[in-house]
Amino acid sequence: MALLEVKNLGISFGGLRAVDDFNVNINKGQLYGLIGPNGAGKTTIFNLLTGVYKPTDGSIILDGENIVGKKPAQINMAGIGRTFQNIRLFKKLSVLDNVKVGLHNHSKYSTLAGILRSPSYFREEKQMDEKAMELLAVFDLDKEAHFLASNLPYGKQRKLEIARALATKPKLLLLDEPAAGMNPNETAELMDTIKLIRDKFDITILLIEHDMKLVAGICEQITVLNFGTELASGTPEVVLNDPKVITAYLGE
Ligand SMILES: Nc1ncnc2c1ncn2[C@@H]1O[C@H](COP(=O)(O)OP(=O)(O)OP(=O)(O)O)[C@@H](O)[C@H]1O
Repeated sequence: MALLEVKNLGISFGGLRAVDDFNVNINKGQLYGLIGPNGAGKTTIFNLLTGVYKPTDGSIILDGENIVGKKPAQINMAGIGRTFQNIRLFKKLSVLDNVKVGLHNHSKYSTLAGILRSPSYFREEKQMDEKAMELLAVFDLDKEAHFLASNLPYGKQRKLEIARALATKPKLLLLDEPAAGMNPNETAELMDTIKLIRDKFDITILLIEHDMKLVAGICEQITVLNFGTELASGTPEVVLNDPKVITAYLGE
């Protein structure tokens, strides 16, 4: 069954049709890639899926629920987590606290319990510390838990952003150019991490990426976007060898 069903999605900015008649079905557990030249509309699709933009047309069904019109926080609660093209960590918070911000989305204690520092507050904070440390260990970041996020090297900041998104317990994780700015070793490590989290957390992943080695290496299905519309869809082997994709995107 499809976890995400997007039908006839479209958005216009003034006279610009940034996304037009976009359709995709992503099955539970799939690792799906969205690629295309600069300005093709990829990030706009992420912004539509996460409620940052409201579509002009179309529907977005997540696990049977239409999420069009919901606010970004409601969509996060419904099960979509994301990372950004440009890292957006809380740089003045510790590595641990960045993950705890994500966990707080599902915390149960009341504001009053927090103000009064009640036993339930301390109990849940302790559980959150433990959960955050477990998540950090998956990304090999547990030793840096008390560092300021801004003091981590670039590759680790990218991993921390993924850990924070995972802390919100998404069904669908959207990764916007996770390998941007990484060296080949960091990218290879990231590919293993992405596969690991899909399996370990039993989630579905949709990623935007320009690094074709990463896309071909880990995505099971891809859609190529060009000028806001779908150019091709299918397995990486088929799509990346499609002459119209090579002409439009790879320029070779
Ligand atoms: N808020 C906005 N207002 C006006 N135009 C926008 C807005 N957001 C995106 N666009 C335009 O929509 C088009 C698609 O942009 P988008 O950022 O989605 O492309 P992209 O495929 O993610 O590109 P890149 O690979 O460079 O990140 C571009 O022409 C962009 O200028």
